[in-house]
Amino acid sequence: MVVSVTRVKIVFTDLDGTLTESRRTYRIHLGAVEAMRRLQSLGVRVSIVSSNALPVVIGLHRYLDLDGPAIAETGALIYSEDLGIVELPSRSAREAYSDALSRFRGLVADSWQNRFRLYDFALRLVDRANGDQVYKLVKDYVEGRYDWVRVGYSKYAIHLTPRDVDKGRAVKFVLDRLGLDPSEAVAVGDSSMDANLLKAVELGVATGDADEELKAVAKLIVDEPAGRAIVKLAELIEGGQL
Ligand SMILES: O=C(O)COP(=O)(O)O
Ligand SMILES: [Mg+2]
Repeated sequence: MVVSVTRVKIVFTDLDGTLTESRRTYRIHLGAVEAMRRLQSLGVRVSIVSSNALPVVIGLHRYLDLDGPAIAETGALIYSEDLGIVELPSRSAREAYSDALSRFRGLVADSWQNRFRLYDFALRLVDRANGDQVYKLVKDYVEGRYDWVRVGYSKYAIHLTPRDVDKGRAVKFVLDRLGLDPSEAVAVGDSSMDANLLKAVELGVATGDADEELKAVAKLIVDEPAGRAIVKLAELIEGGQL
């Protein structure tokens, strides 16, 4: 599908399942790292937009030398040298996380990152094979009791997120602060939690092995899985083929 993207000025990329070698690993795809470096050498900024905790995302920005703002906790927190740490939510999902962790212990487990989170909290699956069923159980329980909390599933973890934030709202905040238009931005993701991320820009891209719900809102589906999709996307941008 040809999309009228003016010159691309920033790429917003999800992390787990998008920059990794596959959707079942945390291993970063080294080709994706090279691709981001090439994009930055062309003047295209790169931002990671992840449900991971802020220290994780800032750490990756530092050591991969990424020059866009770091967006963490499913859009709740933003960091750059110029912005400092921006906190977007009006309320934390902490209470709902503590309740769900104790109620579903055995089906879910705590994440070490939760010690370093403020608003969005993660529950790890004890058995990923029943991930969808456990996600539905947690979602029905939490959303039935905490109307300010939304439950999502990245296929890496179940996330309890304040309803007044998502990755798309954080991207719009960053575009506004950088003085960029959505038509100058590309966003890439792999899970249903990235739908608002893709909708926040003119060219929303899904990886080839992304969730069907995400492919349904993508303007472009790159026919490569996970990190290889970033490599392919960078080639399209470098070749002016978007
Ligand atoms: O932290 C997760 O569960 C997934 O992280 P992601 O948003 O980078 O895919
Ligand atoms: Mg992901």
